Amino acid sequence: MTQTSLNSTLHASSDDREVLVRVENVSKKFCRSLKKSLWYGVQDIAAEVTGQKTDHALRPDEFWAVKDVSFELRRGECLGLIGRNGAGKSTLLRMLNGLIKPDRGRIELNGRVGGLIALGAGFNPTLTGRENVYVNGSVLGLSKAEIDAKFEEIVEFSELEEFIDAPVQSYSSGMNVRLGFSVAAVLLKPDILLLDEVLAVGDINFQIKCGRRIRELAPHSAVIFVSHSMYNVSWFCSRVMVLSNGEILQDATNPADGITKYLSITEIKQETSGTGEATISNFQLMQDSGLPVPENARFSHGDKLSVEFEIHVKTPQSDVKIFLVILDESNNGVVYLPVKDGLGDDIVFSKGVFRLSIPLGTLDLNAGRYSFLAAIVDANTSGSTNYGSTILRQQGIHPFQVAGECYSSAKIVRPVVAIVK
Ligand SMILES: Nc1ncnc2c1ncn2[C@@H]1O[C@H](COP(=O)(O)OP(=O)(O)OP(=O)(O)O)[C@@H](O)[C@H]1O
Repeated sequence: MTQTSLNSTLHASSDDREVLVRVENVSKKFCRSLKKSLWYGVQDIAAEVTGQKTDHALRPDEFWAVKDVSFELRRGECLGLIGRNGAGKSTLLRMLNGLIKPDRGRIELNGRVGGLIALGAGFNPTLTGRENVYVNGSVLGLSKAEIDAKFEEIVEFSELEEFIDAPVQSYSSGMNVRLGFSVAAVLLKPDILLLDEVLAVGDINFQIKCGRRIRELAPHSAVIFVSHSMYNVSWFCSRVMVLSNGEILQDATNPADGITKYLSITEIKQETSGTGEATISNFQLMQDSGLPVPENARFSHGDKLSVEFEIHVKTPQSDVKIFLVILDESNNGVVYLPVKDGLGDDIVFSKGVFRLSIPLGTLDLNAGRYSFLAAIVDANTSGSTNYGSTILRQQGIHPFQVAGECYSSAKIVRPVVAIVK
């Protein structure tokens, strides 16, 4: 089943599915100063003990980490919670998991909750993996017989056979997540599954296994999945909520809309290094029409693009070559564009100012956020297998977006024609 068809299946009967998570006007504040936060904590406890009504207005150095968040999540929905660093995602998840209390609002959870949050599955570091599995299970109301029946499967899923009798404090963060995910997903079979950056840790095989298990659980549970990977979010989630400064910026039933919103609020930083003997300036990105478009403009998949910029070579003795790279949002190179003349030979620039116009054609870029990297290298030291010494390396130039439904980890989408025999 494709992601789109999975999503539409999940949406099809959205009205009659049971609400498993209800969050009403939930807010949580924190304090930037440790000293003041301790003092406020004492005041709050005193107010609670004496039955005084707490005034939730912000005191000096306090801020809302989560502010007035409301939503409902039904069985069968997988909500991707995305946002920039510090947006409040983990704080919201920690409140849902009962690790911290909201200052305002109400959270209602119907069913068994399994959570894997901030690498901590609530394990006791001095106990062994085996002991932690039993402690976790019994805290969640499972009998010894129920845990016994699932124990082998948990260990097998976590691939920790050799380490299951070692104390958890000797585990790496990846091993911790593996055991935590196995307990949450294999033992608990939760109605509500809370996952914070689980797939960011662990090797690729385990990530694939986790992903498969999340997709198996998703139709029967309500899953909240925090991630910075738009690929994973678009792959697992049937709905996407964008948080910004603790508030909901968008709650999108079409994940692609939520991801596009998130990308529009994330900044791509320019970074420049090199000797300064050559620079580039007046970089413009253009659509087929030849009209320059502003930074962060949104193109459709398949649009034809071109770029124009000036290269300024300052030092007389250095002949230089230039190449461009299109970077994705994680600054991985997606398309390598060495600058050649009409005959396919490198263009070598000597001292002077040159304006270049480069038609890029149709790049077939997948939905996502991109920017350019320009590199100017010494033509005399570069060969067929090395780039030569770097004179300028400028990345994060002219960010742009490509809109679409599919945020795959493959960055170039090129449909192919098959002959069916
Ligand atoms: N215990 C705490 N005390 C004080 N401030 C906190 C505490 N926990 C979180 N914060 C602050 O609350 C804000 C929200 O943090 P949170 O961890 O929820 O963000 P996030 O969206 O999960 O970020 P990231 O993507 O970096 O994990 C941040 O400014 C963070 O510094």
